[in-house]
Amino acid sequence: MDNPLYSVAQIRAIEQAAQSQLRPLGTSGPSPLMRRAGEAASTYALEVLGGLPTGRILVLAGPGNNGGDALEVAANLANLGANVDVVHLAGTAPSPETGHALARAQASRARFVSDVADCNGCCLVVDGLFGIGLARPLAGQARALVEWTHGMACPVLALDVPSGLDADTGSVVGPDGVAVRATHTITFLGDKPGLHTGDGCDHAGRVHVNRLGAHGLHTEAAHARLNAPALFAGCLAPRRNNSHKGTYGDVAVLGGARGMAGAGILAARAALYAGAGRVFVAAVDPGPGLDPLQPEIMFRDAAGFAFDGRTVVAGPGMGDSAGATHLLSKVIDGTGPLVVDADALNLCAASPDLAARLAAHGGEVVITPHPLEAARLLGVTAAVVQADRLENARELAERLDAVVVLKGAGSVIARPDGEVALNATGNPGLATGGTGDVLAGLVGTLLGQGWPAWEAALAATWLHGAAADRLVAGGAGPIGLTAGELPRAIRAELNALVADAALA
Ligand SMILES: NC(=O)C1=CN([C@@H]2O[C@H](COP(=O)(O)OP(=O)(O)OC[C@H]3O[C@@H](n4cnc5c(N)ncnc54)[C@H](OP(=O)(O)O)[C@@H]3O)[C@@H](O)[C@H]2O)[C@@H](O)CC1
Ligand SMILES: Nc1ncnc2c1ncn2[C@@H]1O[C@H](COP(=O)(O)OP(=O)(O)O)[C@@H](O)[C@H]1O
Ligand SMILES: [K+]
Repeated sequence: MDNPLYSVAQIRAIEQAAQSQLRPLGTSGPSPLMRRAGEAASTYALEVLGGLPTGRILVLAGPGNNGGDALEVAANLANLGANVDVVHLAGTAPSPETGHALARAQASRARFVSDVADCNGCCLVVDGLFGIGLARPLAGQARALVEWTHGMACPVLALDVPSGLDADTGSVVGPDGVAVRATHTITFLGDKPGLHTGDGCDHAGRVHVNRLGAHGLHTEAAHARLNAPALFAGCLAPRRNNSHKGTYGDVAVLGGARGMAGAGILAARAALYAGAGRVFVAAVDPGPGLDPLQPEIMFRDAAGFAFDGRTVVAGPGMGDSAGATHLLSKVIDGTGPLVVDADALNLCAASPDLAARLAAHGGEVVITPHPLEAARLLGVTAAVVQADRLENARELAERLDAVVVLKGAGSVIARPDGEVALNATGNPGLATGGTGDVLAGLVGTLLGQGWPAWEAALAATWLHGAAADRLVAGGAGPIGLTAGELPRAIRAELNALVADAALA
Protein backbone atom coordinates (compact mmCIF):
# COMPACT_ATOMS: atom_id res chain seq x y z
CA MET A 1 0.00 0.00 0.00
CA ASP A 2 1.26 3.51 -0.79
CA ASN A 3 2.00 5.83 2.12
CA PRO A 4 0.81 3.52 4.92
CA LEU A 5 0.35 4.93 8.39
CA TYR A 6 0.77 2.55 11.34
CA SER A 7 -0.68 2.67 14.82
CA VAL A 8 1.68 2.41 17.79
CA ALA A 9 0.47 -1.16 18.36
CA GLN A 10 1.31 -2.05 14.75
CA ILE A 11 4.74 -0.39 15.01
CA ARG A 12 5.45 -2.40 18.16
CA ALA A 13 4.59 -5.60 16.28
CA ILE A 14 6.79 -4.59 13.35
CA GLU A 15 9.59 -3.73 15.78
CA GLN A 16 9.40 -7.16 17.41
CA ALA A 17 9.41 -8.96 14.09
CA ALA A 18 12.32 -6.84 12.86
CA GLN A 19 14.30 -7.45 16.01
CA SER A 20 14.08 -11.21 15.73
CA GLN A 21 14.82 -11.10 12.02
CA LEU A 22 17.83 -8.82 12.34
CA ARG A 23 19.48 -10.29 15.42
CA PRO A 24 22.34 -12.63 14.50
CA LEU A 25 20.95 -16.18 14.45
CA GLY A 26 20.90 -17.90 17.85
CA THR A 27 21.84 -14.77 19.81
CA SER A 28 19.76 -12.77 22.25
CA GLY A 29 21.91 -9.64 22.29
CA PRO A 30 20.82 -6.12 21.41
CA SER A 31 19.17 -5.72 18.02
CA PRO A 32 20.78 -3.42 15.47
CA LEU A 33 17.63 -1.31 15.13
CA MET A 34 18.66 1.44 17.51
CA ARG A 35 22.07 1.70 15.83
CA ARG A 36 20.30 2.04 12.50
CA ALA A 37 17.93 4.65 13.90
CA GLY A 38 20.92 6.60 15.21
CA GLU A 39 22.74 6.38 11.89
CA ALA A 40 19.69 7.41 9.88
CA ALA A 41 18.98 10.33 12.19
CA SER A 42 22.59 11.58 12.22
CA THR A 43 22.69 11.48 8.43
CA TYR A 44 19.38 13.33 8.29
CA ALA A 45 20.57 15.90 10.84
CA LEU A 46 23.57 16.71 8.65
CA GLU A 47 21.23 16.99 5.65
CA VAL A 48 19.03 19.44 7.57
CA LEU A 49 22.13 21.43 8.57
CA GLY A 50 23.69 21.31 5.10
CA GLY A 51 26.86 19.61 6.41
CA LEU A 52 28.92 19.42 9.59
CA PRO A 53 28.23 22.62 11.52
CA THR A 54 30.68 24.75 13.47
CA GLY A 55 27.99 25.65 16.04
CA ARG A 56 26.83 23.42 18.88
CA ILE A 57 24.18 20.72 18.58
CA LEU A 58 21.96 20.06 21.60
CA VAL A 59 20.67 16.52 22.05
CA LEU A 60 17.81 15.92 24.49
CA ALA A 61 17.73 12.26 25.52
CA GLY A 62 14.89 10.74 27.53
CA PRO A 63 14.80 7.68 29.78
CA GLY A 64 13.59 5.09 27.26
CA ASN A 65 14.60 3.85 23.84
CA ASN A 66 13.78 7.19 22.22
CA GLY A 67 16.53 8.52 24.46
CA GLY A 68 18.69 5.61 23.25
CA ASP A 69 18.23 6.79 19.67
CA ALA A 70 19.25 10.28 20.75
CA LEU A 71 22.39 9.01 22.48
CA GLU A 72 23.34 7.14 19.29
CA VAL A 73 22.91 10.41 17.38
CA ALA A 74 25.04 12.27 19.94
CA ALA A 75 27.82 9.68 19.67
CA ASN A 76 27.73 9.63 15.86
CA LEU A 77 27.78 13.40 15.42
CA ALA A 78 30.47 13.88 18.08
CA ASN A 79 32.61 11.19 16.47
CA LEU A 80 32.30 13.07 13.17
CA GLY A 81 33.72 16.16 14.86
CA ALA A 82 30.56 18.10 15.74
CA ASN A 83 30.26 20.00 19.04
CA VAL A 84 27.53 18.10 20.85
CA ASP A 85 25.87 18.82 24.19
CA VAL A 86 23.63 16.16 25.74
CA VAL A 87 20.95 16.61 28.37
CA HIS A 88 20.10 13.09 29.52
CA LEU A 89 17.07 12.30 31.68
CA ALA A 90 18.34 8.94 32.86
CA GLY A 91 15.84 6.13 33.44
CA THR A 92 16.02 3.50 36.15
CA ALA A 93 15.96 0.46 33.87
CA PRO A 94 17.38 1.26 30.43
CA SER A 95 17.14 -1.42 27.75
CA PRO A 96 20.41 -3.12 26.71
CA GLU A 97 20.32 -1.09 23.48
CA THR A 98 19.98 2.18 25.39
CA GLY A 99 22.76 1.08 27.76
CA HIS A 100 25.05 0.54 24.76
CA ALA A 101 24.08 3.89 23.28
CA LEU A 102 24.81 5.65 26.56
CA ALA A 103 28.24 4.04 26.78
CA ARG A 104 28.99 5.09 23.18
CA ALA A 105 27.94 8.67 23.83
CA GLN A 106 29.92 8.84 27.06
CA ALA A 107 33.00 7.52 25.27
CA SER A 108 32.63 10.12 22.52
CA ARG A 109 33.52 13.85 22.59
CA ALA A 110 29.90 14.73 23.40
CA ARG A 111 29.58 16.92 26.51
CA PHE A 112 26.95 15.85 29.07
CA VAL A 113 25.33 18.91 30.69
CA SER A 114 22.70 19.05 33.40
CA ASP A 115 20.61 21.85 31.93
CA VAL A 116 20.26 23.96 28.83
CA ALA A 117 21.26 27.30 30.38
CA ASP A 118 24.37 27.66 28.19
CA CYS A 119 22.91 26.07 25.05
CA ASN A 120 21.03 29.07 23.68
CA GLY A 121 23.31 29.58 20.73
CA CYS A 122 23.00 26.06 19.33
CA CYS A 123 22.38 25.43 15.63
CA LEU A 124 20.21 22.30 16.02
CA VAL A 125 18.13 20.69 18.75
CA VAL A 126 17.65 16.93 18.52
CA ASP A 127 14.54 15.84 20.41
CA GLY A 128 14.89 12.30 21.72
CA LEU A 129 12.94 12.70 24.94
CA PHE A 130 9.93 10.47 24.22
CA GLY A 131 8.65 8.59 21.21
CA ILE A 132 5.88 6.03 20.91
CA GLY A 133 6.30 5.11 24.59
CA LEU A 134 4.90 8.42 25.87
CA ALA A 135 2.54 7.39 28.63
CA ARG A 136 1.30 10.61 30.26
CA PRO A 137 1.50 14.40 29.93
CA LEU A 138 4.96 15.91 30.21
CA ALA A 139 5.84 17.34 33.61
CA GLY A 140 8.86 18.52 35.58
CA GLN A 141 12.20 18.74 33.80
CA ALA A 142 10.90 17.12 30.59
CA ARG A 143 8.18 19.74 30.32
CA ALA A 144 10.65 22.55 31.08
CA LEU A 145 12.99 21.28 28.36
CA VAL A 146 10.19 21.16 25.80
CA GLU A 147 9.04 24.66 26.72
CA TRP A 148 12.63 25.84 26.34
CA THR A 149 12.79 24.44 22.80
CA HIS A 150 9.80 26.62 21.89
CA GLY A 151 12.04 29.67 22.23
CA MET A 152 14.69 28.32 19.86
CA ALA A 153 14.95 29.79 16.39
CA CYS A 154 17.16 26.96 15.07
CA PRO A 155 15.91 23.75 13.40
CA VAL A 156 14.47 21.17 15.79
CA LEU A 157 14.74 17.53 14.68
CA ALA A 158 12.35 15.15 16.43
CA LEU A 159 13.29 11.48 16.60
CA ASP A 160 10.37 9.22 15.73
CA VAL A 161 7.66 11.51 17.19
CA PRO A 162 7.83 15.06 18.61
CA SER A 163 7.93 14.54 22.36
CA GLY A 164 4.55 15.16 23.95
CA LEU A 165 2.55 14.27 20.83
CA ASP A 166 0.38 11.15 20.66
CA ALA A 167 1.57 9.21 17.60
CA ASP A 168 -1.84 7.59 17.06
CA THR A 169 -4.12 10.60 17.37
CA GLY A 170 -2.03 13.69 16.59
CA SER A 171 -3.12 15.40 19.78
CA VAL A 172 -0.82 16.83 22.43
CA VAL A 173 -1.07 14.53 25.44
CA GLY A 174 -2.76 16.03 28.48
CA PRO A 175 -5.39 18.62 29.17
CA ASP A 176 -2.68 21.26 29.55
CA GLY A 177 0.01 19.37 27.67
CA VAL A 178 3.07 20.58 25.82
CA ALA A 179 4.90 19.03 22.90
CA VAL A 180 7.99 19.77 20.87
CA ARG A 181 7.36 21.88 17.78
CA ALA A 182 9.80 20.26 15.39
CA THR A 183 10.86 21.65 12.05
CA HIS A 184 11.69 18.09 10.96
CA THR A 185 10.72 14.63 12.21
CA ILE A 186 12.54 11.45 11.23
CA THR A 187 10.20 8.61 12.02
CA PHE A 188 11.26 4.98 12.25
CA LEU A 189 9.98 1.65 10.88
CA GLY A 190 6.86 3.25 9.39
CA ASP A 191 4.93 6.52 9.20
CA LYS A 192 2.41 7.35 11.92
CA PRO A 193 -1.00 9.04 11.67
CA GLY A 194 -0.43 11.44 14.53
CA LEU A 195 2.24 13.23 12.52
CA HIS A 196 -0.32 14.24 9.89
CA THR A 197 -3.49 15.42 11.58
CA GLY A 198 -4.66 17.85 14.26
CA ASP A 199 -1.83 19.20 16.44
CA GLY A 200 0.56 16.90 14.58
CA CYS A 201 0.40 19.27 11.60
CA ASP A 202 1.96 22.00 13.75
CA HIS A 203 4.37 19.81 15.72
CA ALA A 204 5.94 17.39 13.25
CA GLY A 205 7.27 19.78 10.61
CA ARG A 206 8.63 17.97 7.57
CA VAL A 207 8.24 14.20 8.03
CA HIS A 208 10.93 11.83 6.81
CA VAL A 209 10.32 8.06 7.08
CA ASN A 210 13.15 5.56 7.56
CA ARG A 211 12.22 1.89 7.76
CA LEU A 212 15.56 0.93 9.32
CA GLY A 213 15.98 -1.79 6.72
CA ALA A 214 12.96 -3.67 8.04
CA HIS A 215 11.41 -4.22 4.63
CA GLY A 216 9.01 -7.06 4.02
CA LEU A 217 7.85 -7.00 7.64
CA HIS A 218 4.95 -4.64 7.21
CA THR A 219 2.63 -7.52 6.58
CA GLU A 220 -0.18 -6.43 8.86
CA ALA A 221 -2.36 -4.26 6.67
CA ALA A 222 -2.30 -0.64 7.74
CA HIS A 223 -5.82 0.71 7.87
CA ALA A 224 -4.69 4.27 7.41
CA ARG A 225 -2.72 5.97 4.70
CA LEU A 226 -1.77 9.39 3.42
CA ASN A 227 -4.06 10.66 0.70
CA ALA A 228 -2.39 10.92 -2.72
CA PRO A 229 -3.54 11.16 -6.35
CA ALA A 230 -2.53 7.52 -6.89
CA LEU A 231 -5.50 6.54 -4.70
CA PHE A 232 -8.02 8.08 -7.09
CA ALA A 233 -6.09 8.22 -10.38
CA GLY A 234 -8.23 5.41 -11.77
CA CYS A 235 -11.23 7.76 -11.84
CA LEU A 236 -9.44 10.62 -13.62
CA ALA A 237 -10.35 10.63 -17.27
CA PRO A 238 -9.85 13.15 -20.06
CA ARG A 239 -13.01 14.43 -21.72
CA ARG A 240 -14.15 12.50 -24.73
CA ASN A 241 -14.60 14.58 -27.87
CA ASN A 242 -18.00 13.09 -28.48
CA SER A 243 -19.50 14.23 -25.20
CA HIS A 244 -22.02 16.85 -24.09
CA LYS A 245 -23.14 18.59 -20.93
CA GLY A 246 -25.32 15.62 -20.03
CA THR A 247 -22.16 13.52 -19.86
CA TYR A 248 -20.78 15.49 -16.94
CA GLY A 249 -23.64 15.35 -14.50
CA ASP A 250 -26.21 17.67 -12.96
CA VAL A 251 -25.38 19.02 -9.52
CA ALA A 252 -28.14 20.57 -7.41
CA VAL A 253 -27.21 22.47 -4.28
CA LEU A 254 -30.01 22.35 -1.73
CA GLY A 255 -29.46 25.64 0.08
CA GLY A 256 -30.33 29.26 -0.37
CA ALA A 257 -32.04 30.04 2.94
CA ARG A 258 -32.69 33.72 3.53
CA GLY A 259 -29.49 35.54 4.48
CA MET A 260 -27.26 32.57 3.54
CA ALA A 261 -27.51 32.56 -0.25
CA GLY A 262 -23.75 32.94 -0.57
CA ALA A 263 -22.99 29.48 0.79
CA GLY A 264 -25.08 27.78 -1.88
CA ILE A 265 -23.54 29.97 -4.56
CA LEU A 266 -20.02 29.05 -3.45
CA ALA A 267 -20.87 25.34 -3.60
CA ALA A 268 -22.46 25.84 -7.02
CA ARG A 269 -19.46 27.77 -8.36
CA ALA A 270 -17.16 25.02 -7.18
CA ALA A 271 -19.31 22.46 -9.00
CA LEU A 272 -19.17 24.56 -12.16
CA TYR A 273 -15.40 25.01 -12.08
CA ALA A 274 -14.88 21.33 -11.28
CA GLY A 275 -16.64 20.48 -14.53
CA ALA A 276 -20.26 19.66 -13.71
CA GLY A 277 -22.41 19.64 -16.84
CA ARG A 278 -25.23 21.68 -15.28
CA VAL A 279 -25.41 23.34 -11.90
CA PHE A 280 -28.53 24.36 -9.98
CA VAL A 281 -29.17 26.07 -6.71
CA ALA A 282 -32.44 24.66 -5.38
CA ALA A 283 -33.27 27.45 -2.94
CA VAL A 284 -35.43 26.85 0.12
CA ASP A 285 -36.34 30.58 0.28
CA PRO A 286 -36.90 33.14 -2.48
CA GLY A 287 -33.47 34.57 -3.24
CA PRO A 288 -31.32 36.39 -5.78
CA GLY A 289 -32.27 34.16 -8.71
CA LEU A 290 -28.96 34.94 -10.41
CA ASP A 291 -25.27 34.91 -9.67
CA PRO A 292 -24.14 37.87 -11.80
CA LEU A 293 -20.53 36.66 -11.74
CA GLN A 294 -21.55 33.16 -12.72
CA PRO A 295 -24.75 33.38 -14.74
CA GLU A 296 -24.29 29.72 -15.79
CA ILE A 297 -25.77 28.70 -12.43
CA MET A 298 -29.52 28.05 -12.58
CA PHE A 299 -31.70 29.01 -9.63
CA ARG A 300 -34.87 27.10 -8.83
CA ASP A 301 -37.42 26.99 -6.05
CA ALA A 302 -36.46 23.89 -4.06
CA ALA A 303 -40.09 23.04 -3.27
CA GLY A 304 -40.96 22.11 -6.81
CA PHE A 305 -37.50 20.96 -7.93
CA ALA A 306 -36.97 17.50 -9.43
CA PHE A 307 -34.01 16.14 -7.46
CA ASP A 308 -34.24 12.68 -9.05
CA GLY A 309 -31.43 11.87 -11.42
CA ARG A 310 -29.27 14.66 -10.04
CA THR A 311 -26.50 14.71 -7.51
CA VAL A 312 -27.63 16.66 -4.48
CA VAL A 313 -25.33 18.72 -2.29
CA ALA A 314 -27.50 19.31 0.74
CA GLY A 315 -26.64 21.82 3.40
CA PRO A 316 -24.68 24.88 2.32
CA GLY A 317 -26.79 27.81 3.49
CA MET A 318 -29.83 25.55 3.86
CA GLY A 319 -30.91 26.70 7.31
CA ASP A 320 -32.99 24.63 9.71
CA SER A 321 -36.56 25.68 8.87
CA ALA A 322 -39.38 23.15 8.67
CA GLY A 323 -39.28 23.54 4.89
CA ALA A 324 -35.57 22.81 4.76
CA THR A 325 -36.05 19.75 6.98
CA HIS A 326 -38.82 18.43 4.75
CA LEU A 327 -36.71 18.89 1.60
CA LEU A 328 -33.72 17.24 3.23
CA SER A 329 -35.76 14.21 4.21
CA LYS A 330 -37.00 14.03 0.62
CA VAL A 331 -33.49 13.92 -0.86
CA ILE A 332 -32.30 11.51 1.82
CA ASP A 333 -35.11 9.15 0.86
CA GLY A 334 -34.08 9.42 -2.80
CA THR A 335 -31.54 7.13 -4.40
CA GLY A 336 -29.11 9.49 -6.12
CA PRO A 337 -25.57 10.43 -5.08
CA LEU A 338 -25.66 12.71 -2.07
CA VAL A 339 -23.33 15.09 -0.23
CA VAL A 340 -24.48 16.10 3.24
CA ASP A 341 -22.84 19.19 4.70
CA ALA A 342 -23.35 22.02 7.19
CA ASP A 343 -27.00 22.66 8.18
CA ALA A 344 -28.07 19.30 6.74
CA LEU A 345 -25.67 17.57 9.12
CA ASN A 346 -27.00 19.53 12.08
CA LEU A 347 -30.54 18.51 11.17
CA CYS A 348 -29.46 14.86 11.04
CA ALA A 349 -27.76 15.28 14.42
CA ALA A 350 -30.98 16.63 15.88
CA SER A 351 -33.16 13.85 14.46
CA PRO A 352 -32.30 10.17 15.03
CA ASP A 353 -34.96 9.36 12.43
CA LEU A 354 -33.26 11.45 9.72
CA ALA A 355 -29.87 10.01 10.69
CA ALA A 356 -31.23 6.47 10.41
CA ARG A 357 -32.73 7.23 7.01
CA LEU A 358 -29.44 8.74 5.89
CA ALA A 359 -27.65 5.55 6.93
CA ALA A 360 -30.14 3.63 4.78
CA HIS A 361 -29.75 5.92 1.72
CA GLY A 362 -29.57 3.86 -1.45
CA GLY A 363 -26.92 5.82 -3.39
CA GLU A 364 -23.36 6.97 -2.76
CA VAL A 365 -23.11 9.29 0.26
CA VAL A 366 -20.30 11.57 1.41
CA ILE A 367 -20.72 13.65 4.55
CA THR A 368 -18.38 16.56 5.22
CA PRO A 369 -18.56 17.62 8.88
CA HIS A 370 -16.19 20.02 10.58
CA PRO A 371 -15.30 18.91 14.13
CA LEU A 372 -18.30 20.59 15.77
CA GLU A 373 -20.74 19.09 13.27
CA ALA A 374 -19.13 15.68 13.81
CA ALA A 375 -19.43 16.18 17.56
CA ARG A 376 -23.16 16.91 17.28
CA LEU A 377 -23.66 13.78 15.19
CA LEU A 378 -21.76 11.67 17.72
CA GLY A 379 -23.30 13.35 20.78
CA VAL A 380 -19.94 14.49 22.18
CA THR A 381 -17.97 17.74 22.29
CA ALA A 382 -15.70 19.06 19.56
CA ALA A 383 -12.75 18.62 21.95
CA VAL A 384 -13.55 14.90 22.20
CA VAL A 385 -13.66 14.63 18.41
CA GLN A 386 -10.35 16.45 18.05
CA ALA A 387 -8.67 14.29 20.70
CA ASP A 388 -8.91 11.32 18.33
CA ARG A 389 -9.88 12.44 14.86
CA LEU A 390 -9.24 9.10 13.19
CA GLU A 391 -11.36 7.00 15.52
CA ASN A 392 -14.20 9.51 15.60
CA ALA A 393 -14.29 9.75 11.81
CA ARG A 394 -14.31 5.93 11.64
CA GLU A 395 -17.11 5.75 14.16
CA LEU A 396 -19.20 8.25 12.23
CA ALA A 397 -18.61 6.45 8.93
CA GLU A 398 -19.74 3.19 10.48
CA ARG A 399 -22.80 4.69 12.19
CA LEU A 400 -24.02 6.53 9.11
CA ASP A 401 -22.77 3.97 6.60
CA ALA A 402 -21.23 6.83 4.61
CA VAL A 403 -17.85 8.12 3.59
CA VAL A 404 -16.87 10.87 6.03
CA VAL A 405 -14.58 13.82 5.51
CA LEU A 406 -13.76 15.13 8.98
CA LYS A 407 -12.42 18.55 8.05
CA GLY A 408 -9.68 20.68 9.59
CA ALA A 409 -5.88 20.50 9.57
CA GLY A 410 -5.09 17.01 8.28
CA SER A 411 -8.63 16.15 7.13
CA VAL A 412 -9.58 12.54 7.88
CA ILE A 413 -11.43 10.63 5.18
CA ALA A 414 -13.06 7.51 6.63
CA ARG A 415 -14.97 4.59 5.15
CA PRO A 416 -17.58 2.45 6.93
CA ASP A 417 -15.24 -0.58 6.84
CA GLY A 418 -12.65 1.32 8.91
CA GLU A 419 -10.27 2.43 6.14
CA VAL A 420 -8.91 5.91 6.73
CA ALA A 421 -6.87 8.38 4.71
CA LEU A 422 -5.29 11.57 6.02
CA ASN A 423 -5.01 14.54 3.72
CA ALA A 424 -1.79 16.51 3.76
CA THR A 425 -2.62 19.20 1.19
CA GLY A 426 -4.05 22.55 2.28
CA ASN A 427 -3.05 25.21 4.73
CA PRO A 428 -4.57 27.53 7.34
CA GLY A 429 -5.57 29.96 4.58
CA LEU A 430 -8.60 27.66 4.35
CA ALA A 431 -9.66 28.68 7.84
CA THR A 432 -12.18 31.19 6.50
CA GLY A 433 -15.93 31.10 5.91
CA GLY A 434 -17.18 29.38 2.79
CA THR A 435 -14.28 27.05 2.02
CA GLY A 436 -16.30 24.09 3.29
CA ASP A 437 -19.12 24.97 0.89
CA VAL A 438 -16.61 24.86 -1.95
CA LEU A 439 -15.46 21.40 -0.83
CA ALA A 440 -19.05 20.12 -0.75
CA GLY A 441 -19.71 21.36 -4.30
CA LEU A 442 -16.53 19.71 -5.51
CA VAL A 443 -17.41 16.34 -3.95
CA GLY A 444 -20.86 16.59 -5.54
CA THR A 445 -19.40 17.13 -9.01
CA LEU A 446 -17.22 14.03 -8.81
CA LEU A 447 -20.10 11.92 -7.48
CA GLY A 448 -22.24 13.28 -10.31
CA GLN A 449 -19.72 11.98 -12.81
CA GLY A 450 -20.07 8.48 -11.44
CA TRP A 451 -17.13 8.43 -9.04
CA PRO A 452 -17.53 6.10 -6.05
CA ALA A 453 -17.92 7.96 -2.74
CA TRP A 454 -14.45 6.98 -1.42
CA GLU A 455 -12.54 8.18 -4.47
CA ALA A 456 -14.69 11.30 -4.77
CA ALA A 457 -13.97 12.24 -1.16
CA LEU A 458 -10.24 11.53 -1.52
CA ALA A 459 -9.92 13.52 -4.75
CA ALA A 460 -12.03 16.45 -3.60
CA THR A 461 -10.14 16.81 -0.33
CA TRP A 462 -6.80 16.55 -2.07
CA LEU A 463 -7.73 19.04 -4.82
CA HIS A 464 -9.29 21.52 -2.38
CA GLY A 465 -6.08 21.59 -0.32
CA ALA A 466 -3.84 21.65 -3.38
CA ALA A 467 -5.82 24.61 -4.73
CA ALA A 468 -5.26 26.49 -1.47
CA ASP A 469 -1.54 25.63 -1.63
CA ARG A 470 -1.42 26.92 -5.21
CA LEU A 471 -3.06 30.20 -4.16
CA VAL A 472 -0.63 30.65 -1.26
CA ALA A 473 2.33 29.92 -3.52
CA GLY A 474 1.04 32.69 -5.77
CA GLY A 475 0.81 35.16 -2.88
CA ALA A 476 -2.98 35.00 -2.34
CA GLY A 477 -2.71 33.83 1.26
CA PRO A 478 -2.66 32.25 3.68
CA ILE A 479 -3.83 35.50 5.27
CA GLY A 480 -6.84 36.80 3.42
CA LEU A 481 -7.37 33.84 1.10
CA THR A 482 -11.07 33.81 0.20
CA ALA A 483 -13.32 30.87 -0.54
CA GLY A 484 -14.38 32.49 -3.80
CA GLU A 485 -10.84 32.21 -5.16
CA LEU A 486 -10.74 28.46 -4.71
CA PRO A 487 -12.89 27.25 -7.64
CA ARG A 488 -10.54 28.58 -10.34
CA ALA A 489 -7.52 27.12 -8.53
CA ILE A 490 -9.37 23.80 -8.21
CA ARG A 491 -9.98 23.89 -11.96
CA ALA A 492 -6.25 24.36 -12.58
CA GLU A 493 -5.30 21.52 -10.21
CA LEU A 494 -7.88 19.14 -11.66
CA ASN A 495 -6.87 19.78 -15.27
CA ALA A 496 -3.20 19.30 -14.34
CA LEU A 497 -4.01 15.99 -12.63
CA VAL A 498 -6.05 14.74 -15.58
CA ALA A 499 -3.27 15.72 -17.99
CA ASP A 500 -0.71 13.89 -15.82
CA ALA A 501 -2.94 10.82 -15.61
CA ALA A 502 -3.32 10.80 -19.40
CA LEU A 503 0.48 10.82 -19.80
CA ALA A 504 1.06 8.07 -17.20
N1 LIG B 1 13.16 -1.00 20.71
C1 LIG B 1 13.75 -0.86 19.53
O1 LIG B 1 14.38 -1.75 19.00
C2 LIG B 1 13.62 0.42 18.80
C3 LIG B 1 13.04 1.55 19.41
N2 LIG B 1 13.10 2.74 18.81
C4 LIG B 1 12.84 3.94 19.54
O2 LIG B 1 12.29 3.64 20.78
C5 LIG B 1 11.14 4.44 21.02
C6 LIG B 1 10.22 3.75 21.92
O3 LIG B 1 10.94 3.49 23.08
P1 LIG B 1 10.24 3.17 24.46
O4 LIG B 1 9.25 2.10 24.27
O5 LIG B 1 11.31 2.92 25.42
O6 LIG B 1 9.46 4.50 24.73
P2 LIG B 1 9.94 6.04 24.89
O7 LIG B 1 9.19 6.79 23.86
O8 LIG B 1 11.40 6.15 24.91
O9 LIG B 1 9.33 6.45 26.29
C7 LIG B 1 9.27 5.49 27.32
C8 LIG B 1 10.08 5.94 28.50
O10 LIG B 1 9.62 7.20 28.92
C9 LIG B 1 8.99 7.11 30.21
N3 LIG B 1 7.85 7.97 30.14
C10 LIG B 1 6.78 7.87 29.31
N4 LIG B 1 6.02 8.98 29.39
C11 LIG B 1 6.64 9.81 30.27
C12 LIG B 1 6.36 11.10 30.74
N5 LIG B 1 5.30 11.78 30.33
N6 LIG B 1 7.20 11.65 31.63
C13 LIG B 1 8.29 10.98 32.06
N7 LIG B 1 8.60 9.74 31.62
C14 LIG B 1 7.79 9.17 30.73
C15 LIG B 1 8.74 5.66 30.43
O11 LIG B 1 8.85 5.39 31.79
P3 LIG B 1 7.61 4.94 32.70
O12 LIG B 1 6.35 5.25 31.98
O13 LIG B 1 7.81 3.49 32.89
O14 LIG B 1 7.79 5.74 33.92
C16 LIG B 1 9.91 5.03 29.66
O15 LIG B 1 11.09 5.11 30.41
C17 LIG B 1 10.60 4.72 19.66
O16 LIG B 1 9.79 5.87 19.64
C18 LIG B 1 11.88 4.88 18.86
O17 LIG B 1 12.39 6.19 19.02
C19 LIG B 1 13.85 2.86 17.59
O18 LIG B 1 15.18 2.96 17.97
C20 LIG B 1 13.65 1.65 16.73
C21 LIG B 1 14.14 0.46 17.44
N1 LIG C 1 -5.93 25.04 9.44
C1 LIG C 1 -6.39 24.40 8.35
N2 LIG C 1 -5.57 23.65 7.60
C2 LIG C 1 -6.05 23.00 6.52
N3 LIG C 1 -7.35 23.04 6.12
C3 LIG C 1 -8.19 23.78 6.84
C4 LIG C 1 -7.77 24.48 7.99
N4 LIG C 1 -8.85 25.13 8.50
C5 LIG C 1 -9.89 24.84 7.71
N5 LIG C 1 -9.50 24.02 6.71
C6 LIG C 1 -10.38 23.48 5.65
O1 LIG C 1 -11.29 24.50 5.24
C7 LIG C 1 -12.61 23.97 5.10
C8 LIG C 1 -13.51 24.67 6.14
O2 LIG C 1 -14.78 24.12 6.11
P1 LIG C 1 -15.93 24.61 7.10
O3 LIG C 1 -15.40 24.64 8.49
O4 LIG C 1 -17.13 23.79 6.82
O5 LIG C 1 -16.16 26.11 6.64
P2 LIG C 1 -17.46 26.84 6.09
O6 LIG C 1 -18.64 26.22 6.79
O7 LIG C 1 -17.29 28.27 6.45
O8 LIG C 1 -17.51 26.62 4.63
C9 LIG C 1 -12.48 22.48 5.30
O9 LIG C 1 -12.26 21.85 4.06
C10 LIG C 1 -11.25 22.35 6.18
O10 LIG C 1 -10.61 21.10 6.08
K1 LIG D 1 11.04 12.45 20.26
